[in-house]
Amino acid sequence: MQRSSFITKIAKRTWVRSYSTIYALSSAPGKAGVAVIRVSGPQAKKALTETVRGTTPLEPRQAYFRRIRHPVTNMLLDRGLVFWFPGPNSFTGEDSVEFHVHGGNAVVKSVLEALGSLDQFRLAEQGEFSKRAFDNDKLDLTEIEGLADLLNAETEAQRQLALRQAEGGLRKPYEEWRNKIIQCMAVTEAVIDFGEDEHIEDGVLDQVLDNVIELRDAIQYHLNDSRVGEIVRSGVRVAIVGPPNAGKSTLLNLLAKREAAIVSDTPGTTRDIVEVTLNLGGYPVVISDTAGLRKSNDNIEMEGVKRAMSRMDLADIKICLLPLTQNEIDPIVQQVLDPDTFVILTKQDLVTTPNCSNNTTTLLEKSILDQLQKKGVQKIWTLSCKTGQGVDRFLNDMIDVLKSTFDDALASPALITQARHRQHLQDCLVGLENYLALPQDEVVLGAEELRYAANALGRITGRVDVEDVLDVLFSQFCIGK
Ligand SMILES: Nc1nc2c(ncn2[C@@H]2O[C@H](COP(=O)(O)OP(=O)(O)OP(=O)(O)O)[C@@H](O)[C@H]2O)c(=O)[nH]1
Ligand SMILES: [Mg+2]
Repeated sequence: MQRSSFITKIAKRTWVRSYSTIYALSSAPGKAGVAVIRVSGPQAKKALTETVRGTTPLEPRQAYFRRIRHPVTNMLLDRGLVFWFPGPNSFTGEDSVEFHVHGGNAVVKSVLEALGSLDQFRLAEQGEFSKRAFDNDKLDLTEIEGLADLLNAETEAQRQLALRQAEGGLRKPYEEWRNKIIQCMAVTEAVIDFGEDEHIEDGVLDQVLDNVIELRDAIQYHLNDSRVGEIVRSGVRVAIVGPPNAGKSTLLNLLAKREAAIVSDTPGTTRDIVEVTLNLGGYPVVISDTAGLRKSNDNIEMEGVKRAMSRMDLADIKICLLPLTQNEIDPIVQQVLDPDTFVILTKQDLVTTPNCSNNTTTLLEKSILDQLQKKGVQKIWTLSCKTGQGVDRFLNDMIDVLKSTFDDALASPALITQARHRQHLQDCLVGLENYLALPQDEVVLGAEELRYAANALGRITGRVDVEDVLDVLFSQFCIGK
């Protein structure tokens, strides 16, 4: 550890010890069956002894049903469960207490007020319990990020991903890699200090070289993950594109089950991006409806087309909607078709009439299919948003696509979930590659490159100074977590 950061850590620890005792409602605010109030800090035990008086000492981590009284007035506030978690075996690593009381607003308010009357007790700030857990080395930065993601998880895939990270899925490999780099650094430093000495075994630098190659390969493999973790964390981005009046906004509304976008039979209705988040088979999907693609003299409409194009470039999946009522695909729409495009042939109800020969359908469809084939498009569905025909089949196929794309990758214990991780891993690789590019006798420069690589990994887990990340991270938490 660098000296300055070591001193910062010592200062931080001293500050940690002189913390005041914090308390907060940890369950969601509002009426509920049960409310959980948490207390953490050096005086936490007082929260018990002053409010739950005259009882035998409470065993750690056991639930006790007790009367809870105001420490000053002795007024009965509620009856509920109390828990005592002596540090360091608590979430924050400090002495902690929990009250599980009736979840009425007045009950919660009275208990919080009672705690506030105790000397050196104060209401917790946003994310302060988690920050204390981090300061006391109970959790590293990736675990805290996992915890924040777990609180925000909306779908099954997000829950699984976040839980694995909160349980150390990323911390373990990153710490292991960092320790290996530090070991290599130690050997290199020893060669710098005692290079001429007979105590240094021959071939130690060869061993370092082998280790660095192994580490570089492992990190490269880890980075080569098609961004599965990041995509699942923030949602699979799907863009719906196509000619004006194709029914793009109608499809979006159908999937969202609400009138998210304006629908009209005037071509060029949608100008801006309309975004809707869905849960498809446990996967979070962010679907964007876009302006119809066509050439126009209207500047506002052309701006819409520009936005549609750039949204399409950012998308993980591009869906092009083509109405079966037109047998020519406009050249501007043709441009966006490629073998990865999902194509929906829509308005099927307008070209198929019951008890009628469907030759017309076949001819229209055939003409479009020929044009799609030329573009190498393979995934094609036919449906009607008006009758709903074909919509379920399309949705089930989409879920299958998501499962086959992400399920295997998601089973991996360690997946990068944030751009921050990727950036630091790439920095680490630069250090390792630079080390490998040096002549073996350049030990001083080599040690410097290894230090750079180790620090890059340390920044992911928070083992080196990351104050800038901390403020952003803890502000995502609610008060009481
Ligand atoms: N019959 C029939 N009409 C449809 C279908 N889907 C959409 N429509 C109608 O087609 C018209 C255009 O629909 P929109 O959803 O606004 O089309 P859009 O692609 O968003 O159009 P722009 O925003 O102008 O690019 C509306 O009158 C819809 O009711 C369908 O499957 N069958
Ligand atoms: Mg529209």
